[in-house]
Amino acid sequence: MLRQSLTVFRYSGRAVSLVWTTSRSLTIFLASLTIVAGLLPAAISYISKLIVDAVVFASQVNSDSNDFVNIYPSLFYVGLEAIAVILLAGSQRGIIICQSLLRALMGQRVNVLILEKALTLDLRQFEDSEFYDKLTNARREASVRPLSLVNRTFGLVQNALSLITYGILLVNFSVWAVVVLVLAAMPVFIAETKFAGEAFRLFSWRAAETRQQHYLENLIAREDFVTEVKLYHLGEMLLGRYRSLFEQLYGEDRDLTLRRGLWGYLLSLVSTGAFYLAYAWIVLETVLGRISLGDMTMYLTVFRQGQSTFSNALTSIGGMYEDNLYLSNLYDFLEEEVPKSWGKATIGLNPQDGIRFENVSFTYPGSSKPALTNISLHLKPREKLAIVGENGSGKTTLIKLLTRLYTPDSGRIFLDGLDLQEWDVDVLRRRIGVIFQNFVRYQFTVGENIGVGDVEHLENKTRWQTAAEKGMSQSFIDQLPQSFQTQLGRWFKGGQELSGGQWQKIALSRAFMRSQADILVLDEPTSAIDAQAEFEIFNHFRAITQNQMVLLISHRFSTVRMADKIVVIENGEVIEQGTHEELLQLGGRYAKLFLLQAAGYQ
Ligand SMILES: Nc1ncnc2c1ncn2[C@@H]1O[C@H](COP(=O)(O)OP(=O)(O)OP(=O)(O)O)[C@@H](O)[C@H]1O
Repeated sequence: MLRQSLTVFRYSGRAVSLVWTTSRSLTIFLASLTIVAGLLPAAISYISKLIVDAVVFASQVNSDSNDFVNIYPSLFYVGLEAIAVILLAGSQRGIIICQSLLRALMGQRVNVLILEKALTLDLRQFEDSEFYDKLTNARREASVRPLSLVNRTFGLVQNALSLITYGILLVNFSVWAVVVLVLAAMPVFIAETKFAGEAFRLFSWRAAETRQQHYLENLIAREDFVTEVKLYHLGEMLLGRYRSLFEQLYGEDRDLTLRRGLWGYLLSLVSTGAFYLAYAWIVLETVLGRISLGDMTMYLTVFRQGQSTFSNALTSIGGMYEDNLYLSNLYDFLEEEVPKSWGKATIGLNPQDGIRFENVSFTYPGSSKPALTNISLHLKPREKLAIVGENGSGKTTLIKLLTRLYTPDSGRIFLDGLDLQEWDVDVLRRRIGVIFQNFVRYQFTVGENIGVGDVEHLENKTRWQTAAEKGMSQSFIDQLPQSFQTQLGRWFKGGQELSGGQWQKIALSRAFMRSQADILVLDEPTSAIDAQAEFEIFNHFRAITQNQMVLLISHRFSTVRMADKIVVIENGEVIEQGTHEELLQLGGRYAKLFLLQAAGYQ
């Protein structure tokens, strides 16, 4: 149990090195002040003993000889104590200042570490709820915990120095007094660490519930959800769930808090009892004249302050244990294995080969049913491919594999005759302009919303313009109050909200922003766009994508039919492949769906 309790120091070293690399000067300053603040209390107690002894001595001499010469030593010691007290207060204040400065620096440092790590993670990891809990926990607590651990480590050093110096003073009285006091403190120490461990386990277990709570808060308080929440009268139900989650969590919290408080109090009685026994012993020794009055005053202060220093140390240790556990969570996250992409190739073997899927199969992690089975298809440079299929047939998954967001379980995908895995992933992604169904509506300006399509040209106004023209967003952008400089979304001051179709045109322009990309992937790019605009986009489509391979997913056959090649996917398998005419002649699934949609327009 003691060994388990000693794990309390496991992460102290890492936390201190984190604070050291954050600011060396502040760390050195903090360490020096800690030593001063640790040593001074005992010195002050010792000086107070000297004062009392000097006073007693002086009063004895005075009463013997009616002479006042011996007043000076007492006054000198009083002055000395005043100086020590001033220094102590100064060092304590200095420690507080250092801690405040470090709090800001460390918070930022750890948050940046977490965010940098998040940038290296795979989509697969974000979709894993257990992993997501880890990330949430790390973000929620860990930015304050490292500093807290550092503060407590330094606090403990300070307390330990005080206790050791108190101990040295006390050893003169009796070694046994020191031994008894140390032993009496052990039960509280062990109980503290045990309950801190329990608190942490509670915290980790309930990461899922806490996330649910955050989600419910978002649903109720975020502008994107407010319309449905109001119109469907979801407010009461959501709030009800929020409350019941809290009650469940509160029940566990209350239980632990009560047990921790009660045991903490009962066990601290043991050490208080020991303290007061020793106290009585000292009083007795003084009365018997074995120690001086000054000694007694010193021991008295040593005892009083020793006890409070000791209880501070215990609180530090309990807290450190918690901090350690939280930090283990942070380091778990930071050390989460990120699959290294080993591909280095920047050019393919045969640029005329384009994109080729060979018997590609893929099942999402945690899913029992394959999303894609034995997919084979070939798209040559400048060709346009449309992918058609029911909801959930695997179209988007195919795109995710092509963009290397996921890796096939079997089979291979080639670009320019080279396996995708061998490509340098950055080079590969630079070649692809993509718009997903759930594209992001950045709360940035219009220009930036388009510019993010090619971050190297984020602020390039000429490019914005060209991309906007291709994506059919130019005309409504011109009508916005500040054109490309208009802030979009409602989150920030002066933000302008767009309609669904207008947002989609922005997203489409974003894909065209990547003018160097020779692969354009459009997942339902026109689902919200009006018929006129769609007609115009696709009239120009060939011209504006002349040098690009296009993979287009759409449920609109007016769009699909313009492709050079159409692939029909059902339940993750390619069931038909050919041109529009070929597939119509085939009279299979495509023909059926096409005629069904056409009939709807007649
Ligand atoms: N991240 C995911 N994790 C697990 N399963 C997924 C995930 N995304 C999709 N799926 C499953 O994989 C299958 C294929 O989904 P996919 O998104 O590729 O369909 P889709 O053809 O693009 O559908 P839609 O026309 O509705 O966009 C579906 O059965 C879906 O439930």
